[in-house]
Amino acid sequence: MHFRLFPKSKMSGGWFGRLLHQIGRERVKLTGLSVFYKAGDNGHKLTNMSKSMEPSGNTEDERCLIGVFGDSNINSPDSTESTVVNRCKGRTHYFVYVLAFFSALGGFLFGYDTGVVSGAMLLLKKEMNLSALWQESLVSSTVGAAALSALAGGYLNGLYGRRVCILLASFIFSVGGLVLSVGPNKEVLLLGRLTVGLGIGIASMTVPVYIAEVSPPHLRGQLVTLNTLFITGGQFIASVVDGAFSYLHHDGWRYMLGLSVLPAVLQFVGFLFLPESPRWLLQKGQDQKARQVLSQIRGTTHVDEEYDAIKTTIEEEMASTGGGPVLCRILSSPPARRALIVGCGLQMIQQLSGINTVMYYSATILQMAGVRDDKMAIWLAAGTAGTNFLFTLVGMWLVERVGRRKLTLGSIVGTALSLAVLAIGFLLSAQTSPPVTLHPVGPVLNSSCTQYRFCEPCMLDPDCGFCYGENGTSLFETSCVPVNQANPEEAAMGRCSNASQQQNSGIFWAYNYCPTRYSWIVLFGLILYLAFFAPGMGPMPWTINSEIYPLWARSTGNACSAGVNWTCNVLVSLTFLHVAEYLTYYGAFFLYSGLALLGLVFILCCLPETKGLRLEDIEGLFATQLCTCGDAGPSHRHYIRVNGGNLNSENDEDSDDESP
Ligand SMILES: O[C@H]1[C@H](O)[C@@H](O)[C@H](O)[C@@H](O)[C@H]1O
Repeated sequence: MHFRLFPKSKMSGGWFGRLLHQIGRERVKLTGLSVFYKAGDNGHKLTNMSKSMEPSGNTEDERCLIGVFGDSNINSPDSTESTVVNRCKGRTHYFVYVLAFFSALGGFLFGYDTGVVSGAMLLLKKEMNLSALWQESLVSSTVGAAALSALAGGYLNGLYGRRVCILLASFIFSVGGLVLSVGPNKEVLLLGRLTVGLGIGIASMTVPVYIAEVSPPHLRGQLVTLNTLFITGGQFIASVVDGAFSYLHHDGWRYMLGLSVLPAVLQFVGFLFLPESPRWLLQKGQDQKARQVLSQIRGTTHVDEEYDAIKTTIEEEMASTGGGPVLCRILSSPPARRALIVGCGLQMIQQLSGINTVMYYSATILQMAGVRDDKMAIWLAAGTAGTNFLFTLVGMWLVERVGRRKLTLGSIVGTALSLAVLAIGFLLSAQTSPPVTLHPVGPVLNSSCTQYRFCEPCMLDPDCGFCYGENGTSLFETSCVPVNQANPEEAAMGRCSNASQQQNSGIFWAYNYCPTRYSWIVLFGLILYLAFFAPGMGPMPWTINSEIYPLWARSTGNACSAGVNWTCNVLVSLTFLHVAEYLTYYGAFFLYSGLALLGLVFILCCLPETKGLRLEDIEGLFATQLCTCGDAGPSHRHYIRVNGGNLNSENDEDSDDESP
């Protein structure tokens, strides 16, 4: 809840106001950042204010009220509850939704381009005869390029602004999509995938920042989460497109990869007409333009208070932060450093809790559950992506209701538990792993595969697969044989060496799974995982990162945390199969579950609540040490902004107590 304690005229006039103002300034000098006033839970500091002004419940209007109190003048005649709420509603001008939609197309492209490649690869590898190395390069080049360009995006954002970066990203997406759709050979395709990766990196760090900077406080969480909704939506549409074009054996992949040009061009054209972030404009001294844009976005010319608050913060920041590279300044400023630790930590936890292996592995999990038809598996994988999308929608609904902290905490607890369920499913499957009953001999079979006595170690060896006959629920004539390196869907020789014949003969080839009666536990774990991960751990790291840095550190902070996200993404996806080889699948999922539990401790200790606060006010949440274990619960704190400086009652108990 925000209140301006005194109108500006009083602040500059009375001795008490001058004193407060001075204390605020001193604090700014001391901490390098604004300091906050924290009112008691019962609001006793606010006794001279109308009780009706204190939001007590959880309705839409009250949440809105909290956001707008931040810049309302309680002594002004128009500060009654209804006026403020109306103002709040009036401020949610439709234009901000237009901005959020066009920006979030960047998220859609991020999701589409990372999601579409698996389906495209099924066709590509046959048509271009791709080796395993080429397949891996085409998939991971994009994620690697995204990691690098996310880091570079911080510099570009600071220098050229959010709008130019979004235009650049959509231009790069369009070029990349075109190259991919006409690529005559694998080298050109690699170039296309790298290009698309550059676009993804820039978009992934810029879009959340832009949306956060143009949104009013009461809608910011929802609108930034819209970006992750578009990411998961992009992944879902990509899997549907994969399914639809998988029937087109010749050139189907060109449509899959090339279709991304459409949203990219739409975003590029849209952003030619959309404005720059008013906060960035103010930072660059383009005051007139900033005011004009702010009015345009809010749909009113009454933007003085918001404009003043942003400007004051920027002036304070300029006075209190020194020169030198921004990253060095972040590292030497304790509050900004703490924000960076929280931001990067969240992104790391998101990836280390295994979302992309679960998504990537979903097709195999479904095969384990008895789905053997390839086409069916593709459509069911689309179902997994759809579930991820639907539960992100739940997150968007919850974010302004329960707040970021509770949502993230609930999500990580559920994520850790469902990873444990997945692990238990794999453990039971491993313990009841079917034995190998046939041990064929021959020159090609002179490999390590023939030594395995059970399916489990056979399946974990990347060179081998399990060939078996099935009669109802019982297995017969089971063998462990080498895989056809050019096509893992069949064995190098013997009964399972012809993929098309297998289906009708009752003989099955399991390359990366073992037939098991416990597949339902794994399937249940997968759905549970998505239901818990998608509303919180999926979107919150992006949303929270867009809010926690002061303006001077926002581009660099987001670039670093997005870089951490992409680097951990590459790390987890590249190591998953090796981890599974050494620890087995259940070991790998127990490991991810353990990492998620560590993440829970980190979040519990370090993540403050940012719901409803203005961006300019959030930096104060990091003014004190991290790991205070939610000290007094951030949700109970009320911050009061005093003439651009923010006072914290914890250290200032008697300075401005307004109670009689
Ligand atoms: O927030 C997103 C989302 O959860 C996606 O499904 C996932 O693939 C990304 O890696 C993640 O950053």
